[in-house]
Amino acid sequence: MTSATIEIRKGLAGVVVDSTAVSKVNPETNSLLYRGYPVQDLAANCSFEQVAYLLWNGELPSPEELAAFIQQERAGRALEPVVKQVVDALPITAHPMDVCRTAASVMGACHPLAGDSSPAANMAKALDLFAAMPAVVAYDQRRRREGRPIEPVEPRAELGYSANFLWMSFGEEAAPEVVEAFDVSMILYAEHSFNASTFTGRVVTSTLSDLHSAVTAAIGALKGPLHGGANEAVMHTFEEIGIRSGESGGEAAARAKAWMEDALAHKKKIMGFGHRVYKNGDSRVPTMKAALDKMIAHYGRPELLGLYNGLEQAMEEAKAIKPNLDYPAGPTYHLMGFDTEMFTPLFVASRITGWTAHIMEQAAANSLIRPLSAYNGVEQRSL
Ligand SMILES: CC(=O)SCCNC(=O)CCNC(=O)[C@H](O)C(C)(C)COP(=O)(O)OP(=O)(O)OC[C@H]1O[C@@H](n2cnc3c(N)ncnc32)[C@H](O)[C@@H]1OP(=O)(O)O
Ligand SMILES: O=C([O-])CC(=O)C(=O)O
Repeated sequence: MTSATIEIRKGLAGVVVDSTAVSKVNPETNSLLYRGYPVQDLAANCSFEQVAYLLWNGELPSPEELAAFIQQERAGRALEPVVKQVVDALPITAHPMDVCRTAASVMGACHPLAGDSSPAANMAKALDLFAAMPAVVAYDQRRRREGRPIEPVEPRAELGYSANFLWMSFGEEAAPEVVEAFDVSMILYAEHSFNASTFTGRVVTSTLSDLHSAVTAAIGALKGPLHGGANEAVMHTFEEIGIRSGESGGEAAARAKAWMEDALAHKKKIMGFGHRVYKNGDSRVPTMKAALDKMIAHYGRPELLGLYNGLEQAMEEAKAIKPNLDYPAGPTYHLMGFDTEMFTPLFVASRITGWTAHIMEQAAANSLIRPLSAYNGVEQRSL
């Protein structure tokens, strides 16, 4: 094969690299299935704990299985002293995604099953990460707000995953509708086939490295604004346009439209819009937008809906590019009270489930991932 005949698919666009039974993304029907179940049905009828169990085990849990699973999750929620020590050593100028990445790495180094990559050990490690990451994210936000190491808010075993996450983040119990919207976001963020971070996790796993190394690498891949970092970037756009509490939706929409027209005229890429696979809209957006609408009503903030609609309409008119999941998720987390830079760590807490399901799938039917490249440097020459 000469270099002239090699077809290069930049960004692996359109390349099928392996099969997976974890989820199916179908851009033609605008649908997303987790283990065969439509994600919007799971969001309407299941808890995030049930969905995590489904992603790992292939089936929804029976009541007995769920009870045992919940017990394990609740037992692993506290911020481990060694993790707190390392987080406290990191400057608050470090991005919270760097904190998440470091925490995942520390949890791997200190895990009692470090060195054991058997299926049972991997399942235990996945559950431990899933249970423990909320405490890291919640604590990191609180220490940043205080500007110094503090005592974490202890988890509460009588609360479900999402209610407890919000409790540890804010030190007060969230309203049931807020818990519900947060749980929906966790379910929608959980899994999305061979996206960049999941693929990163699979590449690391393919070398027979360990689960925590794969998750640590996946967190690094998620951080970028072309991927998970977009939910944070969406909020920066809103902030740049200006959030004016009390402004009418119509006025906010007009300002947002003008901002978008100007940004597109300057050839800017607008985070929260577009998708590598979905070209006609992200399957998860209607469900997340419904959750955002509920939060806008709950907090009485119509100006945010105005900004949301104005940007979406202007993008549709100019380029017909649709929003992705990060677009409604960003303002939803803002309304709940999270600081903007914590949004992508929230994505991490959810996606740990999908990443580890893929890591276990890769490990069970492994082949080293090692593609080829076409050389385009200088031809061989003499010294
Ligand atoms: C949970 C998630 O990770 S979802 C994705 C989150 N990421 C973002 O929101 C970042 C913003 N979006 C983007 O950068 C892109 O849409 C991606 C990276 C997600 C997908 O991109 P690709 O499939 O590689 O498409 P690509 O970037 O080549 O875009 C195709 C065309 O649409 C334009 N386009 C795509 N997305 C956007 C956008 N958000 N703003 C402006 N223009 C855009 C590109 O400029 C390009 O135009 P051109 O053909 O005139 O050069
Ligand atoms: O699938 C992708 O490329 C990105 C995405 O939406 C996700 O990871 O949720």
